[in-house]
Amino acid sequence: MNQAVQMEKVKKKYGKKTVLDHIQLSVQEGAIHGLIGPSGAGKTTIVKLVAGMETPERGFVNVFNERMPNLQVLQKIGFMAQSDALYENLTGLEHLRFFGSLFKLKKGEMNDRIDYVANLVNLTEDLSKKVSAYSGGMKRRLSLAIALVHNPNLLILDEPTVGIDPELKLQIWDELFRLKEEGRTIIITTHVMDEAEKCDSITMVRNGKLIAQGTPKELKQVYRTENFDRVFLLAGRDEK
Ligand SMILES: Nc1ncnc2c1ncn2[C@@H]1O[C@H](COP(=O)(O)OP(=O)(O)OP(=O)(O)O)[C@@H](O)[C@H]1O
Repeated sequence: MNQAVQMEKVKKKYGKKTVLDHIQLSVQEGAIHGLIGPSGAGKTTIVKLVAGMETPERGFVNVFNERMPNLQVLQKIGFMAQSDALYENLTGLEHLRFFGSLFKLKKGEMNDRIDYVANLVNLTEDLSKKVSAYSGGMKRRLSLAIALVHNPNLLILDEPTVGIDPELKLQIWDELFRLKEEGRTIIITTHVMDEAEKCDSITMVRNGKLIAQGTPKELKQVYRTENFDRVFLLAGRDEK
């Protein structure tokens, strides 16, 4: 199987502060990869580097074998940021059309995709409302729909299920599994260990450094525990 994402010895600084050091990451096409770590660990910085929104001081990031940042590859990526970058005065539908046109979707395809993603995130009935009238959870759902509108090969989700109710959370995970079956690649950041366990492979980060990598099963074996919270605690202890 081909590699969708490769990070080699990546170092990232903001000003004088090193926020990532020696980060290695390899994600196979068609895999769901989880990035786990406490607040400030560097998860968002890693996904921004993958999406080409930041560049490393050292090392490199390849997506679909192209060095990032790369405009062509960007067309194949769907990115859902942690804070919703939405326009309060536009409706949900206007957002989806705007982003669909940025990705150069043709009219027929655009309408089909908008129907599909709106239904997926339960926003069909609310598409004609302005975002200023949306709740926090609705904004999150619209952000997810936007990330999916152009049917990306690589989907990057930064804490997508925060503020989402349990039923929709399960629906979102069903969709992630379906996308995986189609051969699409997903990178997801989370604090929640039950989500981590649903991933094919995991990278644990702390203070900008890798503390563990592997499948959920491998990590539980290495740290001799069935409890994923404990895996994380024990991996963090090794780092000190
Ligand atoms: N634009 C920026 N300028 C300066 N420092 C930044 C910037 N973005 C992030 N940082 C710092 O980089 C470190 C890693 O932040 P990052 O957002 O990647 O962590 P995170 O693991 O995603 O955290 P959280 O789970 O809270 O979102 C933090 O110390 C943060 O303060």
